[in-house]
Amino acid sequence: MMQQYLRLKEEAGAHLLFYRMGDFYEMFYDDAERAARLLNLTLTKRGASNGAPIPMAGVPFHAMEGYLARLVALGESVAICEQVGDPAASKGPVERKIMRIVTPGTLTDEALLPAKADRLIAAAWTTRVNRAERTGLAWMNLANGQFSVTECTPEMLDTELHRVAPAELVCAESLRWRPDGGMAISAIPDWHFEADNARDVLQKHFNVDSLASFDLADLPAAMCAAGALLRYVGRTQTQALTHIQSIRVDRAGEYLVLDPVTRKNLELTETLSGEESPTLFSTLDHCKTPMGSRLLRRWLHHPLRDNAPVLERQHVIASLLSPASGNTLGPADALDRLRQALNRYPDIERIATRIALRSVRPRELASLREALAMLPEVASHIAQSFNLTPGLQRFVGDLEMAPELTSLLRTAVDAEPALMVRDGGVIAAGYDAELDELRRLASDSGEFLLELEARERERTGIATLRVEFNRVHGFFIEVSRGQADKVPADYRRRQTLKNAERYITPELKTWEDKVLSAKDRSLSREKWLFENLLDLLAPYSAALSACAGALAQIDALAALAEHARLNDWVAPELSDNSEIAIEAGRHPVVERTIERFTPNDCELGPQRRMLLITGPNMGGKSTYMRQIALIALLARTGSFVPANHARIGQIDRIFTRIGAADDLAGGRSTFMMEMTEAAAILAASTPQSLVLMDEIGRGTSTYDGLALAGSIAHRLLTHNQALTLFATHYFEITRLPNEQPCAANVHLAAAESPSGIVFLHEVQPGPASRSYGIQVAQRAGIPASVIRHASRELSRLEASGAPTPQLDLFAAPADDAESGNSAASADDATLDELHELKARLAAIDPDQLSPREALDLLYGLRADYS
Ligand SMILES: Nc1ncnc2c1ncn2[C@@H]1O[C@H](COP(=O)(O)OP(=O)(O)OP(=O)(O)O)[C@@H](O)[C@H]1O
Repeated sequence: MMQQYLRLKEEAGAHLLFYRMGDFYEMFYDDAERAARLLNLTLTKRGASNGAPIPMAGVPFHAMEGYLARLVALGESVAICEQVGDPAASKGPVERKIMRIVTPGTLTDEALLPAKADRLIAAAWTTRVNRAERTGLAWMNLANGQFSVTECTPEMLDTELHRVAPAELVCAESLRWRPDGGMAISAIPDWHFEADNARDVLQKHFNVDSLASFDLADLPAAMCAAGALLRYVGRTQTQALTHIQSIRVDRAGEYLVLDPVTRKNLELTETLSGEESPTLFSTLDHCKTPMGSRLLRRWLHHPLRDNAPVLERQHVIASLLSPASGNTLGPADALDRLRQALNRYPDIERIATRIALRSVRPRELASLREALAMLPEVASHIAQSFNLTPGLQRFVGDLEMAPELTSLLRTAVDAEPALMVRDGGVIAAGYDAELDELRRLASDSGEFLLELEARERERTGIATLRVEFNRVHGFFIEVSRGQADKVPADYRRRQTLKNAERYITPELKTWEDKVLSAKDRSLSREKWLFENLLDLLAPYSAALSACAGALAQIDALAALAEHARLNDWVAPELSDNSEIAIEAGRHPVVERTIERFTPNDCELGPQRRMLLITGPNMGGKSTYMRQIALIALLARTGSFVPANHARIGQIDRIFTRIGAADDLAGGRSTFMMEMTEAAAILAASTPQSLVLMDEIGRGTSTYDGLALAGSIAHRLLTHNQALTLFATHYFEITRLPNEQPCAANVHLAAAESPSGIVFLHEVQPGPASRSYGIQVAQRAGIPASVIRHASRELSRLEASGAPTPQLDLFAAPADDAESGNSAASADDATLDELHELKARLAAIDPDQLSPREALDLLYGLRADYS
């Protein structure tokens, strides 16, 4: 047996091997130790190898799903090996086979999949195309059959991976690079990615002689990644992946680019601290079906650049909010009725996939049947209650399913089928005459038994004789101990009890054989019929997916409509210019969490490209900046937005440099992180980008920070020309608009009252007059004595004019190399002097100086720099 195990383990490779032995899946050697550690199992021993006992750990077969879910959540992959031979007929160990491989990215079981999120698997491959490196990325959603590819530069791979967010990434063994962000990594041989092999796998799967129809001709790296991924996924499943019917190409420029930091900072689907709520998604997710929730999540991570598809969604929402004329229901009621109807739908998307993978459960088919029966009602409600925009019209079309499918499910599947096919009671009565007959034989024994009992009582003269059945001993005739001597010779003793004897007769035995074999035969007939039913359902798989897609879209759009209705959101205007104009905008998440949110305007465009935002801590600067980015993002996903009016132009990327967090694991300090992010923004932002810069430069000394912040702002304005929101505490930077009319100052207003500072959260023109740091500190509970001391110190500093360096930051060009202007300005000289002074101060060792030397040094410094 161990030999068989070792052979299968070799086949399973790095995956844990669940080796079926009777009612358990056992693991041995390192697998046992690893699983015992991860799952908290008892580690036992079995036999010995080379004199050492073999470690063993096991899980009961009926609890396997739970253990699998835990392992997969930990990023492990498991190969499941079943007994496929007949134990009675085999001489050596029963024949076993690896029946499926479960990896973090290839789950299709309902029990293992999160309801409201996708679990994707991706593969990446970098190759040289025309002397430039290109990275191909392919990804698959096995649970709904979507298979997509894209190509990008190697530097953009991280951003693309964060967009797709796979649970598992397949890459070549030779690759040393590993992505960050919790995905499991599976390494496969490099040759799987080679063009000829990859093409071969794809052509075989799609049954074509060339890939011409897939639009992959100019995406060689993506084609290699797609082929390798399909080969990998194919190996994990027992069934052919028939539901993967095409490849979708994501072209660069289709989506607004959000780099990983921005996705995180905007808290789209996860808060900065890693919680699921409150996020933009958790706020908007009023979806009634898991399909709708998953789609909404996808939309929020994929804002679109093209206006047309965005407007199509927006028009559906508008239509859902204003019912068609002649409709008797009010706006809220019509939408409410639609959402109530959606509430009753199961996860058709995943059921359709499991039909294709032949792993669908009987009860899922029953719920599909109920769902299909309700479709005409939903479709006619939509058609009658709302103006049919092109989008809605398409959805209604997709909801139309062939009536034969519903009637097939109605006639074939029992009204309340058993959980598993192996239990029987899944196929409806009347669907198959042979099954009906076998079932009748297996269960219809009542009459025969009564008749036999009467006959045997008469024959034996034992009035208390009874014919009965139990699961262990089958059929028997029971006679009390006292009457046992009266039984005829053809009675064979089956069991002796304390007060009774149980017998079987040749006639009863024949009957029993017939009944038991009818039971067996009816179960296997049912299994066969179920498989047959899956064949009959397979052709409907594509139509079911389309129907699920339409329901998901209706659900997601109805959720957005409901949110817009409840919170007074409006349809944004979409323009082709590079602009953002918001009237009375609000933060979509914060407005739900506080009682009175103060709305604010925002005007950015070619003539007003940068807002310098000042104001006290806690004044609302970060909230204001984020709300503008979120409104732009919502507008680009087709949603309504929290504002009185909004016009959002073309945006290619959103960049954020918000907050400071050490990347201790990555070995980067707060300041280093800050500068790395700023460098990326300076390198890649364009006049169509929206850039959020929150307090850049605060991670270092005042002078360094101020100088850097000023230069970065200048560069963004003059070189990148991005639409920028620049929050800062450096008042010197508010002088930038004097030099650059495309920049404007705004501030978050605050007022002082006898009881302390009052935050008005109102964005007003011009720079803030002061920072109120001490007042904020007081509100935060800093002891009164410290506050008094700080206030005295502040008055002294203000009186002496320090430490504000009176630098004219913006008279000098920020980057002379680019502009071709290399003349050093007076400010550069001042800055140089400061650096020199700093260096001289740093070189002094006061402990080594006599009082006289110290005094001389002080006079010298004053002479040099005053
Ligand atoms: N427009 C608004 N209306 C009402 N409350 C607001 C508004 N904007 C912000 N707030 C409240 O003020 C708090 C502080 O806001 P925010 O963090 O944006 O301030 P900040 O100026 O960025 O502060 P810091 O400079 O300390 O980071 C928020 O938690 C929010 O509750």
